[in-house]
Amino acid sequence: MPVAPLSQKEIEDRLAELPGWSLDGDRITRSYRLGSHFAAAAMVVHVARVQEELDHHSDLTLGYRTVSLAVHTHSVGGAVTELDFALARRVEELAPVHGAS
Ligand SMILES: C[C@H](O)[C@H](O)[C@H]1CNC2=NC(N)=NC(=O)C2=N1
Repeated sequence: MPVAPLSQKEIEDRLAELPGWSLDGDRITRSYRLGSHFAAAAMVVHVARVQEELDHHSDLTLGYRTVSLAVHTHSVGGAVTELDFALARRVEELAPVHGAS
């Protein structure tokens, strides 16, 4: 998979397909709300498993009933790349399993 930094336009085009995700500085981010703290913790474990599978890792924050992600690509100096969007899409797929919105 390519790891070139994406242009602003490329980032905006991809964000348009990912409701809830936005660009915050040099990272793409999203926060999810869940029904309980335990449900949020379970989602964190699920995301961590996917991150290990992809070998791509967000800053992943567990709140009381929230899970927040911020991701960029260290190996290209912290720019946003296709790898960040691949992770975001995988998280979007698993979020409904946890009742996250
Ligand atoms: C050696 C390993 O492939 C790298 O350290 C991976 C691990 N996870 C990573 N995660 C993120 N977000 N960016 C990276 O550049 C990155 N690199």
